Amino acid sequence: MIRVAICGAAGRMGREVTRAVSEAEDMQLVAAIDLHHIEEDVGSLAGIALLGVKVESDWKAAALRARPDVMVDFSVHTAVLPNALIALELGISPVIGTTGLSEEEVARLETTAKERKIGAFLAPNFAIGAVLMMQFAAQAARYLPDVEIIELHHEKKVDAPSGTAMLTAQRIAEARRAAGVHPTAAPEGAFEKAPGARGGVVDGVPVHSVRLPGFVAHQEVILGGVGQTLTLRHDSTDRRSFMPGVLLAIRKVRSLSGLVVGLENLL
Ligand SMILES: NC(=O)C1=CN([C@@H]2O[C@H](COP(=O)(O)OP(=O)(O)OC[C@H]3O[C@@H](n4cnc5c(N)ncnc54)[C@H](O)[C@@H]3O)[C@@H](O)[C@H]2O)C=CC1
Ligand SMILES: O=C(O)C1=N[C@H](C(=O)O)C[C@H](O)C1
Repeated sequence: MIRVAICGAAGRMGREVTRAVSEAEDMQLVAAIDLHHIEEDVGSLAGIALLGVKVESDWKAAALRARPDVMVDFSVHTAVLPNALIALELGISPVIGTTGLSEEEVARLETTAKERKIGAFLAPNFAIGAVLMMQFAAQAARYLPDVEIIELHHEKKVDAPSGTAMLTAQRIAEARRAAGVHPTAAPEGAFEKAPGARGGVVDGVPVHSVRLPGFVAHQEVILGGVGQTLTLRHDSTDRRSFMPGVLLAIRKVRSLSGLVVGLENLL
């Protein structure tokens, strides 16, 4: 049995992960951490039969008591580094889905996991369709280097651009560099009458973030060429789309050497 703790257990993703872990035959939920709903039972939050696991607010105290093998984090960008450092300090492998980390924070995780010789895993998107979309986008950008990304999420999402859009842009930029191709330069005199109208630029790729009720998690990558466009689109219409990837990461993280980023590396 893999002993699992969940940070952010009362959130939208945390409740879904609670359900998935509790239904997995090879996993046991041993701790649920969140700053909210601390009086409630995590089973009732996730809408499943009571698990007898109370939601706690102190991750380190919970970890020392429950001794999990793996800590899954779907909290907020400000909490994830401290949470993961506590995990690594105690020999617990972190599986991180939280987005919005800075490059410096990811580098700190990488160094600490390597120093402590503990497997750690981070993925901005655990849905297989999104992983394939990123790979197809990178493949296509070798031949169609003019690319823009539109990501659309629910109105409660705090970070923009999404972690998925950030990684997609990085993969596109790497593919362009490897192929020695460049996007078309903006025409002379181009200007933004409304600042931000052309999106935020990530590694040379314009990214447009839409936040509206009604969306869950969606992304379009549009590539343009002379007389043609190619549109790649992925839609997560239900947070269950992320669960097979999260369970796979929980099963594999302890066998990794240091920090691994991206679900494609576990498939
Ligand atoms: N990698 C992936 O496939 C996916 C990643 N995400 C990311 O997961 C994160 C969470 O998303 P949602 O569940 O929608 O957010 P949410 O706001 O519904 O849940 C976050 C939870 O974390 C809790 N929290 C805040 N600080 C905490 C701390 N220090 N320790 C423990 N818990 C703490 C909050 O009280 C809240 O209940 C976001 O960064 C989002 O971008 C979301 C969906 C898929
Ligand atoms: O906040 C979300 O909901 C999601 N966040 C991740 C991201 O930032 O890419 C993954 C998915 O898009 C859902």
